[in-house]
Amino acid sequence: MELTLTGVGTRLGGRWVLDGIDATPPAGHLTGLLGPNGAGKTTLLRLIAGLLTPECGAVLVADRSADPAGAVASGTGGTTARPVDSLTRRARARRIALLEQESTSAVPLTVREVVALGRIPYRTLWGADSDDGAVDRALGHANAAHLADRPWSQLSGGEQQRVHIARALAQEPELLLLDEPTNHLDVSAQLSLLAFVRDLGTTSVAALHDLNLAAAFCEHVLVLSAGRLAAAGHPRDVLRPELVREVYGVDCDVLTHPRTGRPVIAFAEPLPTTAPGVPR
Ligand SMILES: Nc1ncnc2c1ncn2[C@@H]1O[C@H](COP(=O)(O)OP(=O)(O)OP(=O)(O)O)[C@@H](O)[C@H]1O
Repeated sequence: MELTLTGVGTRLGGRWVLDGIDATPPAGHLTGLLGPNGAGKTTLLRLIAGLLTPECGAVLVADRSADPAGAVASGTGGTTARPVDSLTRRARARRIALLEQESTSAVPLTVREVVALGRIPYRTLWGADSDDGAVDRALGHANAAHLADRPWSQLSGGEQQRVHIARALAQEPELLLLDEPTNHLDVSAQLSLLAFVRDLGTTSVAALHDLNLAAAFCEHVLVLSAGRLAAAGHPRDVLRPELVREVYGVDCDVLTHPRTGRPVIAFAEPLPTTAPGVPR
């Protein structure tokens, strides 16, 4: 799925929290959405998912489907683009998966039942899943197959996170949106999750706090600062010491990974005048 953001802005609680966001995350690749606490990452993911409607600008999605009805703009190569919030709820549920930051489920379900929630948009009128292998595949990809029959409420934070990831994968979306997906995961699970998403071939956008994970796995990064886009591009071009200093108020050196050639950010000290997390 192709995704284009043009001049996207919105207010929450009467305050502009995003403004003038223009971005084109590359189709079929993983884009990292970066920025300090409160920069607007979650809000932008919710706008992209169509859960919020922008007050200005538009979030456009495009594919090569044969039905251009309602399309408002032409994309490249015969694609048609339309505002994401013009898709029906069912179409959005089939095509876009959003893994929210602190997803919780108070209901007494097993892990398999939680993951099967991701299949609801594919159920027939009689409640049958059109692909009864999808839940098991998703559990396997999220390294959660061994948890399938456990009660959801008894899992550790990292295990619950894997199950939420499995639920998003079970949707088999064309656009995968992940809000801090590595939260609670151990280092091995963080690396395997991002490598898996990178290799999916699905257009994916993941809000990440770990700049080194973004540098290692993302094809493209968008850096938000106080609701505006501070930089966009390949991590090698964007994650420079000046940018990290300007956006995060932290001194660092950027090295080159001896095996992958990717940037590695070696942090030094926070700059003395910076209050952590406060957009400047
Ligand atoms: N419902 C709301 N009403 C008013 N303001 C809100 C609401 N939700 C978020 N905000 C504000 O919008 C701004 C952006 O919040 P958002 O959650 O998008 O940031 P974020 O980059 O995801 O932060 P974090 O890294 O801490 O998760 C913040 O200043 C936040 O306080």
